[in-house]
Amino acid sequence: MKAETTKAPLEAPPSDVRLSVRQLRKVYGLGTPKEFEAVRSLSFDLHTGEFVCLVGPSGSGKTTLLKCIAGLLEPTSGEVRLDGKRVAGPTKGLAVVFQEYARSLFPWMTVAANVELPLKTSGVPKAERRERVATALAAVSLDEAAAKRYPWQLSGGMQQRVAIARAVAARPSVLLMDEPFAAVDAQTRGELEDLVRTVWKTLGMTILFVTHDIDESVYLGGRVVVLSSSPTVVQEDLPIDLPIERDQVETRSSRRFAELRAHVYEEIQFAKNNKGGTKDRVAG
Ligand SMILES: Nc1ncnc2c1ncn2[C@@H]1O[C@H](COP(=O)(O)OP(=O)(O)OP(=O)(O)O)[C@@H](O)[C@H]1O
Repeated sequence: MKAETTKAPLEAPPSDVRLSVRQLRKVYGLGTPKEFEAVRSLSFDLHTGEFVCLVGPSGSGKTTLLKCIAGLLEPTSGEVRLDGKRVAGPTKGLAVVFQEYARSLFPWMTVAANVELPLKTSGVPKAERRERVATALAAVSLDEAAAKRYPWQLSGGMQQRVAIARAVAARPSVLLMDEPFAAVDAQTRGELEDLVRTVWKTLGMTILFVTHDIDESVYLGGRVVVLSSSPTVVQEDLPIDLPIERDQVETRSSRRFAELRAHVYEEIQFAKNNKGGTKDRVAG
């Protein structure tokens, strides 16, 4: 399918913007009887060092948007810029962690070899590869013994740590995560949420995290971008003013967390009940 050409030049993003999504539109089956406008017009920015969560009702186009950002799917119009450069296909500057960790790791390779592989294929010298693999594994709390094991010898939660280590070892400008913890049990999920916040802080990453879980979106990020139902627009961009140090019990039982959670919940309900609509209300 051929993408529509953007008629007017889009405004250049400010310099501390790492990722810029501008008027992104995605129509599946354009010009066919099955034409479906999944994403109408999405614009938002991710600044250097931000941790932003994206939530929306089921079918609101979260995966479509993430694939367009990652260069895995061509937008119908609009554009994505990474460090000022237009994304026109898969790029080293963007690493993606998907939900299906089991399918994303090679079972015949050790954990260390899985993490090292993308570095090898992109020509990183051996000594630097070793150092980057060790740093990435340490960042996700996997020790030397775990590094020598095979993915199938590990629990689901540990496999997802390997996938995260592989993504961060590539030192991407932005780490994209598509519902990465949806397939693990609740306790492991909490541990992985804290782990990803630690990785974000210690390695100074910029993260865009897609989730359908309202609590997770509020707990993890510094901002929550709420999507409308399809055809999708940004319904609300909500700053999360919780303390930087978060704790699964303390933070989640705080009054502010409950307020923010209730607010995002109402937004999602509004999105479900107003398909394709935008609104005038602002974040409280
Ligand atoms: N290849 C495709 N062809 C046609 N329509 C599609 C295609 N992929 C997705 N869609 C439609 O686009 C809309 C957005 O889908 P998408 O999977 O991006 O949403 P989502 O928010 O990630 O959903 P969920 O929360 O259920 O995972 C849905 O209505 C879906 O049916």
